[in-house]
Amino acid sequence: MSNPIGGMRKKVTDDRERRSLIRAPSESSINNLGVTSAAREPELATDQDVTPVFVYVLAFFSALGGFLFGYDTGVVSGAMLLLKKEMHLTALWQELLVSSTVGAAALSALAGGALNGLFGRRICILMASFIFTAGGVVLGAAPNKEVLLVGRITVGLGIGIASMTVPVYLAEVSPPHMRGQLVTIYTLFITAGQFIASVVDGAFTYLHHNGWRYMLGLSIVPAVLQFFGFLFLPESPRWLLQKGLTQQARQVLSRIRGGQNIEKEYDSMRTNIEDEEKEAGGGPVLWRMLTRPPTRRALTVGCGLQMFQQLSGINTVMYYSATILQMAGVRDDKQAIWLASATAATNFLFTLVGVWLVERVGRRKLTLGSLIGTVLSLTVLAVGFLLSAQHSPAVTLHPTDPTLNSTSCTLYGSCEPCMLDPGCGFCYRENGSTVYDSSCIPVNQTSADEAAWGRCSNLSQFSDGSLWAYNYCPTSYSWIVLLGLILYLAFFAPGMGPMPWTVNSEIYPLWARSTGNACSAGVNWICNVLVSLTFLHVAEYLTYYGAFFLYSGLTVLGLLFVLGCLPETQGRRLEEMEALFSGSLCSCGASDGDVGRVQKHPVQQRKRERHPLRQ
Ligand SMILES: O[C@H]1[C@H](O)[C@@H](O)[C@H](O)[C@@H](O)[C@H]1O
Repeated sequence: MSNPIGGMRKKVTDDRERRSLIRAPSESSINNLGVTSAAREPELATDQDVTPVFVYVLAFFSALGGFLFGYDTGVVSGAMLLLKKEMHLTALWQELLVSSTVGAAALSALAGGALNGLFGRRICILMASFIFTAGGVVLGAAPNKEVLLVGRITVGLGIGIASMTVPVYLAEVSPPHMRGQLVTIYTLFITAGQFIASVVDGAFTYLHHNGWRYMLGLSIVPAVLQFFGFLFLPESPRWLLQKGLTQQARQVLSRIRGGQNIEKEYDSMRTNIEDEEKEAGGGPVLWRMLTRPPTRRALTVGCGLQMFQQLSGINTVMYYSATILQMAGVRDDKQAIWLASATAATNFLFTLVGVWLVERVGRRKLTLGSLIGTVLSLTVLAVGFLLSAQHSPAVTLHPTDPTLNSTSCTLYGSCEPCMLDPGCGFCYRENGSTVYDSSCIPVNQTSADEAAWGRCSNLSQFSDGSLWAYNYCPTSYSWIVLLGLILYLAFFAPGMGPMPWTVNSEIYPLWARSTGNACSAGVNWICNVLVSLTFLHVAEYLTYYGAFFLYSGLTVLGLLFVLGCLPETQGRRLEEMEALFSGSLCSCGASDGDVGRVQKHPVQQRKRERHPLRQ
């Protein structure tokens, strides 16, 4: 019987045909050390455009780390709705339970660089899935809020390690012609995790008692699956080579390439690692990265991409989607939760578009296109909020507080400033699109679903037709906001969602790869905490439209950054990336697109020849 993996090869092409298409190296492929990429690698990746099924198995089990990342960050909003009632959580505790995970992820992502270097990618992924499992058990069984906090910090530690290790592992085991696609699948799994989390949230909100235990505890299933899967999966051959485990590296490479001839790829990796070791010098890796111009530039690009991903407000938009939908007229809480799953599904579906596009249009064009669309849709969102604010319904009733407490709520003349004050909400009645009998009332301290007193204070009294709006205002411009939300996801998800992870997994030389990814993932998580923690305060000072104009402005800066600094990495071998950063930082975008580039996958090449207009 032939090798079962090799026997399942999907695409086989003629070697000679491809070699004849390889270009001669030009000067721009000479890196700053005077070594040409092509000289290092006389043969381009010829055998690796055959994709053994084993690569997909590896991709699936690794990307489960992305699923857990998405699930654990996404599930908490629904769980919190139940938890705050059952455990009487104050606003501070709610904030702690949400942000502790992201904070812990930032720390463990930064520490993940050293762990990866010491123990390898496989052990780090096993470690992360073990931590996810332990965290899931603690969360599912937590008797009080303190234990919940321990569980949330634990899963955060798992998320951080997974978020920096999985893309690196995927990039290192992928054949070059589909590396972009496989690493982008990692982000697809993040968004799938967020989507499934929203569905689980929707399903268990009906279970008022202990529903949150299922929501938080269910993450154990994919975590255990990943743990057992990885017990049987191999270490990255590049890491093995770096550690001098040459025999093992050769065996693993041959296994993941489905038994094809790996000599050229193996030699190229080995020579490269030896060269790198000679060149890299001594001292801490981060210091070496910062003192060598090409790695310093790569690090700037990697961290910049991750920073601009978060500064474009993705997590605010996702988190805020339920409110946006409420503004758009969805009054029922349960319906809003289900519609929030539709938002998560949109994010997932458009990430799928990214997986499809990444090897067709390349990382640079995809990121640029995505940023342009993101800027425009953030502007649409901001304009929608601006029009809603300008036509905000007036406060017509001024009932006196029966408790005689003085509150700021009585000072507001319209809904807009009232809803921006976290202590107040808008109580009103409506006839078609006309709002009447409206007042600004303090919110109930234990539940933002009702007012502290008056006709909106008791859910059963809402039958008189009164409506309670907390955090939003009734408006007839909500359709613009809704349009902005959909456009935002459609543009962000294929490019700015996955590309920062994909590009970071490929731009660093091996000796700097784990540290580079640890730093950039850390930047992602730190910016994530900053943006989510500051959103409500920013909205209080700048109003909602101000906040979205701000995100739009920051995304314009991101666009300029990518335009000037992000080189195209599509089709290059990991070993060739350093040459892309040998020029000055802001000429990266203009670097020679094809030098040293692995020949396009012949199937794609043929398609292009048949449909030249699609290019
Ligand atoms: O790439 C991912 C993805 O776009 C997610 O939807 C988002 O929540 C994460 O913060 C981001 O890193």
